Amino acid sequence: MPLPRREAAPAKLNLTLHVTGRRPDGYHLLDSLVVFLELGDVVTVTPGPLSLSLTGPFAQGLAAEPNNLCLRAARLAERDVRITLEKNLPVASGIGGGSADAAAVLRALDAQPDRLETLGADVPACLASHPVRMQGLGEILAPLPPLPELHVLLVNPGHSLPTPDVFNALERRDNPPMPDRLPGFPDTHALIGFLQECRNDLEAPAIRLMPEIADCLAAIRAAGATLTRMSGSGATCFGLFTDADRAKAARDRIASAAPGWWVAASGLAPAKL
Ligand SMILES: C[C@](O)(CO)[C@H](O)COP(=O)(O)OP(=O)(O)OC[C@H]1O[C@@H](n2ccc(N)nc2=O)[C@H](O)[C@@H]1O
Ligand SMILES: Nc1ncnc2c1ncn2[C@@H]1O[C@H](COP(=O)(O)OP(=O)(O)OP(=O)(O)O)[C@@H](O)[C@H]1O
Repeated sequence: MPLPRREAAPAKLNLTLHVTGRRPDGYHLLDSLVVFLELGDVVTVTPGPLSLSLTGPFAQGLAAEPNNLCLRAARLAERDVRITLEKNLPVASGIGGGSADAAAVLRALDAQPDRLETLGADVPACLASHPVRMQGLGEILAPLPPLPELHVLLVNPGHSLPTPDVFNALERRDNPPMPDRLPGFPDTHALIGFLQECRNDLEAPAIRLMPEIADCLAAIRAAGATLTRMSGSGATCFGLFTDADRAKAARDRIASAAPGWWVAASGLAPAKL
């Protein structure tokens, strides 16, 4: 497709995140159910030279970043393009913002360069941006069957949490994976029932590093979520609701009680971007 092109960069949500081992090079083996949200950043790509402009509520957090993942993605694809990034997602927050942005640039360029994963473990999943089971370091992807409707509340305590610190703080690195064969998810009740049997193994170490994460989880639980968990390496936490109005009411309640927190409500991204 010709440029200019505007591409959504949907937020990534780890509904589960089991850490099942560690390789000699220090990278961890994962088993994770990953979905994507309507909410996200937006990248616009126009013909070159290579440059990046930042807009949006979290642009400031990236102003000092010399090697933005959008630019790294364009360089990997060997394309000189002007990129505008509308940064709506908090930076280093466990919902894949940088990986989603890099993947959106590659989609806009119709590029699938080799060594994609060098941009970030989540980039292959973000390139697909549909629900997947993600294993290995993030490169083994199996599509999930169509999922029932989910309404997601996101709460971030307003501070970034670097991913390596959280992996380093893990006490156990050989936790059990999800079952080999996943059950069907005919409705939201069945999906949430399955998720309740699963975990995010990075949640406990992240809380040790940033105790405010436990306050976010408690607030989401008190607001009536059916399932409450942290995404990725944090610090963003999520609650699942069975209807959009309840998720929005919870968002409004938490936002007014904790003005320093970032709070949002979202549905899942459409099946085909
Ligand atoms: C935790 C997740 O968010 C789950 O979706 C991702 O695996 C992290 O993905 P990402 O932010 O794209 O991560 P990267 O930028 O590739 O890696 C950041 C750091 O996280 C640690 N890391 C990441 C992925 C992985 N499978 N094992 C790791 O140990 C490494 O210390 C690495 O240096
Ligand atoms: N476009 C970008 N958006 C966000 N972070 C970026 C970007 N480009 C580079 N970075 C750097 O990457 C780091 C990780 O940011 P990102 O928002 O992707 O983390 P995350 O949400 O924790 O991701 P994940 O869930 O994949 O671990 C940041 O500390 C930031 O310095």
